[in-house]
Amino acid sequence: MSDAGTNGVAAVDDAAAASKVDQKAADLQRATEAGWEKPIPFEYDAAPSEAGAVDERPVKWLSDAVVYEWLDEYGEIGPRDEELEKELYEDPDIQRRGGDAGMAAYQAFEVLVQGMDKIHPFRDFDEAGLHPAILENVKRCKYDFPTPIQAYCIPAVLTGHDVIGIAQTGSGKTAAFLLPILSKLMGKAHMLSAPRAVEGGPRVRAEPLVLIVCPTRELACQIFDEARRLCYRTMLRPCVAYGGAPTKNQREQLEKGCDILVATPGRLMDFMKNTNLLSLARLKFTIIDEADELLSTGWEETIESLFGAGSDTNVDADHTYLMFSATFSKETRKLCREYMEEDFVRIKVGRVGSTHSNIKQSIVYVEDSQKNQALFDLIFSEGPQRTIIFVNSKAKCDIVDDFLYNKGLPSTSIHSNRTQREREDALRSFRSGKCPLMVATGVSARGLDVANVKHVINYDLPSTMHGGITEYVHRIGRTGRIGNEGKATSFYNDRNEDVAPKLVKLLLEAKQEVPDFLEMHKPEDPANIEWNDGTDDESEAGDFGGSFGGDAGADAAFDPNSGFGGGDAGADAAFDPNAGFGGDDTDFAGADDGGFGGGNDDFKADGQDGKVDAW
Ligand SMILES: Nc1ncnc2c1ncn2[C@@H]1O[C@H](COP(=O)(O)OP(=O)(O)OP(=O)(O)O)[C@@H](O)[C@H]1O
Repeated sequence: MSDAGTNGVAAVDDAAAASKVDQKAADLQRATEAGWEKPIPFEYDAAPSEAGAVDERPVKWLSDAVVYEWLDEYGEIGPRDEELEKELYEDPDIQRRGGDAGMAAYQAFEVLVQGMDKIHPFRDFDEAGLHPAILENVKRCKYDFPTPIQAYCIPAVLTGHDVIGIAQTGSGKTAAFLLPILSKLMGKAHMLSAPRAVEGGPRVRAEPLVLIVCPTRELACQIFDEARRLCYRTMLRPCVAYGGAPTKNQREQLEKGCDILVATPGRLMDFMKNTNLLSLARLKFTIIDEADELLSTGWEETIESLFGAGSDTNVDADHTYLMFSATFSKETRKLCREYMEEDFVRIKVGRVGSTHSNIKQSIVYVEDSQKNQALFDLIFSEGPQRTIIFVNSKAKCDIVDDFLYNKGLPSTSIHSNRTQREREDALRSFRSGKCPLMVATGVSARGLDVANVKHVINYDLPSTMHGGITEYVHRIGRTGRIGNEGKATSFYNDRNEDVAPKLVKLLLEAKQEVPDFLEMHKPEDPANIEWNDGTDDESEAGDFGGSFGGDAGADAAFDPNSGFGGGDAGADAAFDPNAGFGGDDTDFAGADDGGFGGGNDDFKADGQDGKVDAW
């Protein structure tokens, strides 16, 4: 090429670069005028660039968060620590419940309680029979009244039952299991509590009484935070163990003593190998949060090695197992049963996998090639607000984050290829509002509890391969939590047809608008939606729900006017020891399969179903 030619190309390049800079400045100005904070560049230079290199920058890992330091001379309740109180209960970024109207949305759901013993729900935390120290902490958290899952789960655990708890996203499942456990332990704290290291003394082996296992690191830290709040001024000491962060810090915390251990499976298994560091021989409670994820394919082996032969886990009858999730597949329920005592209680708020009306769901038709523009327009039409944008791949996560950043928007992103430090940094900036836009893969779909998330955008709808409708429920559940209102917008195109029928049913069930382009997926009788997806169908042999006789019988016995626990009279009447619980013979199966048997004389007909009728 001649010089003239080369110069010509260079001139075009310069012009293109200049126009890009102009465009960027214009975008930034537009975003600033719309009220968005300036984007914060990620400090790539400060982070080590080589794989495996140690990041020397000072960092406060979430596992290092301060817990109440107990001294032996305290009686049953330690003195106040005002500094810690501020951190635990007054942080402006703590999630607060929505108004009474928002909270009432959960009330629209029937609560189905199945089990041999009757559970008496409570209406007011003052009547829940909680230990005074724990009740004080409930008040400090500003939990004015229980959510339905709490109203039933707390008494079930206090009366010594194993529990499977299924309730909508953001309905307070964490406190539903922590509160009764901590309360029970408080009565015996002095007798039971784990060995504790004294200042300057030798380190101890962690021998927790409570183990909470959950699938993601961020969720583990969040549960740890809730435990820090609820254990305040007590001798119960929570710790957290999760992958990605240095083991040293977490080990040091465990060596100070640990009563409540929150952990992700991988790091837990690593620590369990070091028997001088951790023993599960004294465990009294095991909780599997997001149980359907943890008990699903891919995790069974890990869970098996935690509780099966080879581990030192206490498997005596005094060990209580609790499993929680917002969604539960039939296969998962079968696995759950392996760990549960026969008199376990199953508490189900609404249909398994249902969503509540506090989340306004919309589906918009957008071709893949138009998604960036559609996202940009949507974000601008809404104005500045905390928003999570879900995509289906890590690469897409980076691309969409870059796109928003280059458009002058304060975005961050999180996915599993990021270092743990980057993940914690991203979440911190999102929580604090520095970066109110967060692009995420499914890694953040479950459990994440960030205050004021007003909008969830499914840039990609989760295809069946990416968890399908179950993942959709968890994703949109990042907004509209604990009685707050939120919006969920999903980009849909023909590639998403695999999830369309269930998506439409979900929209109809939650009384949301079904767009024209999804009309053809409407069920024949929209007023009577049949799910047939294994999440709620209790009728098959071998499934413990089936052994109870199925929802049909139990729901039929439910009397919405009888209030708390109402309907058990009906349930009792419907019970036939030879036919199973609930009175629907055709639904009953399992007398001979080792489940709760209809023909089993030991099976007491004292199950119940009821409804929380007031907040
Ligand atoms: N009774 C209550 N009143 C007010 N706020 C509450 C109450 N119980 C729990 N919360 C708060 O509600 C938020 C959601 O609770 P949590 O994370 O336990 O929900 P979840 O049901 O586990 O949701 P997910 O299924 O998405 O994991 C938390 O910030 C928690 O502190």
